[in-house]
Amino acid sequence: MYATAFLDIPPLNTASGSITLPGSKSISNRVLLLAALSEGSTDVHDLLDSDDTRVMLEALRQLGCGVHQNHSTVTIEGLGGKPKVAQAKLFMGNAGTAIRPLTAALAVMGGDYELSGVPRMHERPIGDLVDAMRQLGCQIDYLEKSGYPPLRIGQPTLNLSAPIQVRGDVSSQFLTALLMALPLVAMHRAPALGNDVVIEVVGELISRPYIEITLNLLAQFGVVVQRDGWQRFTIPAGSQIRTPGEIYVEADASSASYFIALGAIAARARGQKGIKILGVGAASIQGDIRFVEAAQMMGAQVTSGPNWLEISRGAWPLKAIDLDCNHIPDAAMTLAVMALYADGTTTLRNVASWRVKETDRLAAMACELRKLGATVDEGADYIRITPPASVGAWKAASIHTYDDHRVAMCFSLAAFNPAGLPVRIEDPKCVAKTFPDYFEALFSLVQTSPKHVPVICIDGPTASGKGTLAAELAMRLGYHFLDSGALYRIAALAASRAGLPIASSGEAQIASLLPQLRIEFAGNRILLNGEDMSEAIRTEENGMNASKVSALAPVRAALVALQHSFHRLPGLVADGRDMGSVIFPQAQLKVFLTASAPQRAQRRFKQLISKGISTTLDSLRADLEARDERDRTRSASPLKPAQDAVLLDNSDLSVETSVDLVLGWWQGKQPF
Ligand SMILES: Nc1ncnc2c1ncn2[C@@H]1O[C@H](COP(=O)(O)OP(=O)(O)OP(=O)(O)O)[C@@H](O)[C@H]1O
Ligand SMILES: Nc1ccn([C@@H]2O[C@H](COP(=O)(O)O)[C@@H](O)[C@H]2O)c(=O)n1
Repeated sequence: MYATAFLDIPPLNTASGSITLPGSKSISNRVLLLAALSEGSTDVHDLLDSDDTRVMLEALRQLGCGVHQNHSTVTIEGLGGKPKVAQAKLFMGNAGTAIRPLTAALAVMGGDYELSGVPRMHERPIGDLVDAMRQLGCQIDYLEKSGYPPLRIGQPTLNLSAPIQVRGDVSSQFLTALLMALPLVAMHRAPALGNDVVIEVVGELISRPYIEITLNLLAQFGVVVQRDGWQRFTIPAGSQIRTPGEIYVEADASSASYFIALGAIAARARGQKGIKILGVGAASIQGDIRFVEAAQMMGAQVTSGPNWLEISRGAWPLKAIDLDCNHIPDAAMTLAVMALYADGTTTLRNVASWRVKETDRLAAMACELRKLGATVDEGADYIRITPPASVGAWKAASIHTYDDHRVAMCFSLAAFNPAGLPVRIEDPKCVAKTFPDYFEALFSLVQTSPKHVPVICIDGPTASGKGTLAAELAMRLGYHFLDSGALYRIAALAASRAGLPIASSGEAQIASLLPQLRIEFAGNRILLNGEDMSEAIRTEENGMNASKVSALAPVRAALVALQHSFHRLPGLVADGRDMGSVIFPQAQLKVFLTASAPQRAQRRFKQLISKGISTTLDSLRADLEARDERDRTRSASPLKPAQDAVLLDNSDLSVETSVDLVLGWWQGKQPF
């Protein structure tokens, strides 16, 4: 996951490949609650691991439910309709799929519970559900504002004399919550005429496909609800939630929407097929699978099997559409970004529910689409998008994401803009709500011209702080990090272990040894043929040997391709001696980092002493000056600033100041 302040996505061109998506959030949280309410244990396979499922799991644990994790399978020991813990304070984050059904279930079972969430959760309405539960005799109080969490739940005096009425026009989750909780009432009622539990929907029911998911899963847990149209739902008396023993969670159809759109928008890489999505397909029980139809209306070519989809670009530009999106409220946000690539104005209707989601999504989408150059008309329950009038009308935008995972994910697709502009996604970690590795998945499928993948080079003499600065920049920007010195150090170590002369007489042998080595970077560790060499390469003796092998032209040539392989999306920070001058001459920012020799010797001294390596300041200074001299005077890629490098003497600067300075230079080159 990218836990950076922002993520800059370079302009993208093509896409191809296959992807297995994480589990559906809607199915995961419903299955968890049903498994918890039933008796016995349920193995839940392919459960989504995200913020929203974690809050549900934590709440279930607090209520005394057994939760055992084994890779992608979670085993839930059910409570059999009665929590083991009668009093608890449950934090539900911003997970609507957790707080609503759990409120209903706890209110029926009774106890002393408080449910709260993040500030945005306290702005998301729950009054219609509370009103419905109160008809049944449940005791639920608002702890702050009437109609909104946080809530306190007490002991109910259940009284089911009439059908329970619930509004269906604000959120279908209220009806889902009742459908999952009321079997706990039905189970205590003898099957007889008039004993069934009946729910009546007041007003038009929105987002019906989510109710279909609920009914489908209830049936898998032994509760067959009778449905009369979309207004009346009957849970037969005597119904009981029974574990199916094991259950598989489908991949998330809403998450699939970004990759369906990707296939529709991106040109195919040469000789490649489009995008293949595994784990969800035509047989999906999720309503958002109907996003496929909307994407096809816009021009996508889609083929499918029961649990897979394959998408490629069809009509181009995409075709503008006018669509009632009530049945695909979440995935419809992706259509709003696809509309940027359409041949006219797209209207998405009946999306008033966007206003009460993670953020006011209507306002958010309108604001961010306008930043990109689109003309947007936003109404109470619709959004109308006209793409930028020409290539030149596109604007590079920093997309504010409102702590809303779907805003972050769908706007990543704006990086395919014809103007070749990058897109900045603020707070990219908000995708953790449903798809923590979304951007990694995206980058595994897309391609762009190498000239669009940014590179920052930090070159300079020994111990000037290149590695420290480069690693911190890479972390802050979410870029890959290349410590090229480590490659020469590995080369030196491998050569001396093989008994080869560290001199020009050994250059051919060392160069031919290198392709046989398996060099891997694992976080900040470096492995040689599977053996961790991170410490062994850092000795001063090996540093000196590295300096010697690095003067050999065939050795340098043998390491070029490996260094180039680090140049990948979303970007690279490379540190060394010739990053800017030879390896990445096209780099957008080159810094030549220096510090006085006494300062550098002092820093290295402290570094080695802190690692328990004994040495003297004088010998260190002599060594580093000898190394610098060799690096500067060799004929192969000598140490020198690239012509267009910025010089930075950090003798009197702290690491933080140097990092801020370079980040400032980098920001100065961005169009945002
Ligand atoms: N601006 C700075 N101020 C003070 N200390 C620094 C600064 N930059 C780096 N250091 C410290 O100096 C030491 C050497 O830094 P670092 O290893 O990053 O240098 P380097 O240039 O990458 O070295 P090498 O050339 O051997 O790869 C580290 O202990 C680091 O914490
Ligand atoms: N691009 C580079 C990087 C390093 N070297 C040589 O390797 C030695 C070790 O590098 P460190 O950065 O880890 O100290 C260094 O002294 C250089 O001789 C290089 O030539 N080119």
